[in-house]
Amino acid sequence: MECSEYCTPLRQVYLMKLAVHTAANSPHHTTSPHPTPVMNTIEQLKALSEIIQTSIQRIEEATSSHSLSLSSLDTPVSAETLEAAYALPDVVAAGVFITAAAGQLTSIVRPPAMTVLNYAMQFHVSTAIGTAVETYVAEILRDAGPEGLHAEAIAKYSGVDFKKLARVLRLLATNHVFREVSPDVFAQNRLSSILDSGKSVESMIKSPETRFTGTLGVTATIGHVTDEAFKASAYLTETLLDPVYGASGRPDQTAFSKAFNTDVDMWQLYESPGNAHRLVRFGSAMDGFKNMSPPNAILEGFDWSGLSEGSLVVDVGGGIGAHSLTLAKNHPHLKFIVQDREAVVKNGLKYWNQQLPGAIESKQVQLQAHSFFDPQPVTTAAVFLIRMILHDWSDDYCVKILRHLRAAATADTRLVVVDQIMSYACDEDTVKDIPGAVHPPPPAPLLPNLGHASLISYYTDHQMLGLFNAQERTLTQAKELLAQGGWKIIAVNHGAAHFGFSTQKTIAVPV
Ligand SMILES: C[S@@+](CC[C@H](N)C(=O)[O-])C[C@H]1O[C@@H](n2cnc3c(N)ncnc32)[C@H](O)[C@@H]1O
Repeated sequence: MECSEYCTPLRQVYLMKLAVHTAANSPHHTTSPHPTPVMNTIEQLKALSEIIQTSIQRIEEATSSHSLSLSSLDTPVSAETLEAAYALPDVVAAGVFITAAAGQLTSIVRPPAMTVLNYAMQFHVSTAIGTAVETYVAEILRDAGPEGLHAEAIAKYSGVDFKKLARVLRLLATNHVFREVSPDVFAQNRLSSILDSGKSVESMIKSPETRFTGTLGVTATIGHVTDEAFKASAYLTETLLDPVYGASGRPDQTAFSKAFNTDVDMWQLYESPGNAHRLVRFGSAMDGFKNMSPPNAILEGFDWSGLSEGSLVVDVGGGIGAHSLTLAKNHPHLKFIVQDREAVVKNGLKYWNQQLPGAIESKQVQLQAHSFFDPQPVTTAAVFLIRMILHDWSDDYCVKILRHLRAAATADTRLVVVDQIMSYACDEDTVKDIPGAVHPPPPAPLLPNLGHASLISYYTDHQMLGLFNAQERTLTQAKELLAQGGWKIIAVNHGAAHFGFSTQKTIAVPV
């Protein structure tokens, strides 16, 4: 096994022990970096603490070599500043290891009942964040400065009982979201400031249906997650136990169906009376998912500049076209068709006119109402881009989508799938024959999937289960699925270490 940058003395001892253990105990045992019995618990604690220390050192070196410093947890950040120090690749990579190691340390030292109960009660934090967004707390505190405001003043706009709101905010402050400056007085901090949509409270109250329009979409994402997804999740256990719904892959037999007492899927519900705000919010939420990922992630992992002048990229189920927008701005030699449901396309038109005026008139970009369950009308695509689409559907539906694209593909068409590639929480034999598929294991004793640092992927997987009977897939699952749809994976790009969503790309060719 190779000694990486994390090959500290402790790790060298660990590797030696591992080699002895491996040779002595099992002829079938591979040189897995994660045979937990090798380290005793104190050794594990020391190894985890050493990972943290080494990572902090890496952060210190990276920030000082760029003459940057990390903003304090107590200080609100403006989303525009993007916190340059935190975006340095070394700082991100070290932060991922620290998050994974800290989570694992906690799981070792805290009594099991307390850890499990803490996990079981985490839904209260979801509710509290949703409540803070719905009561405009971050916007109200924007101008209050470090002294903050009393809960009574914060509650004035929403009319919520201020003593109750103070308890909601205290739970958040205990999770480092907001700061309780003095009893019942709260101020913005680094985490809470991302809940500030940038709009005035008055404008949001006056025009609730456009409250997310023109924002970074972070609060829209939180709104979607703490409304549709959270309510669906509350019904997941009984849905899994239901003999019909539990065995179903249909999008209209889900935990969401039970939670919303509906027999249509989420997309159709969005278009039904009383749900216009959810439809608009979802469009902004997709923008939010993008803005919470590494900037311009869509540009990496595929040679967009290698496509010839005028090549056509079809963004299938592209929503309002948030990712095509990034591509169009950076690769003006390309043309785009963004396809989605009719109601979404209408919202997309406003978005493009605002974000890249002239793109629609010049026909660099077309928005097209099209269901991906119907035959694909565009037969000249250089690229079919499907981002966060397959994860919304169970296998049979995905195969239909993929076959329609395959039927419309030329021999040179590339399929670019952008979805999370799920890892098991144990070692796995990855799909080694695909270029880019294998990534180096993290330092022991971290979980192979980086545990707490990767939780958002597993939350998203559960979200897909609850909302659609769908899933995030491992590379093996994606390979089999694409093969059924008439596509062969030729490359995988995991992207740089990150905390965000869906920067992994799978490139496929028609077979
Ligand atoms: C998770 S979003 C992804 C949007 C976009 N690709 C992105 O990454 O931001 C899924 C999209 O699929 C669209 N969609 C759902 N059913 C569809 C259908 N039958 N045909 C086309 N688009 C559909 C939704 O409206 C939504 O915009």
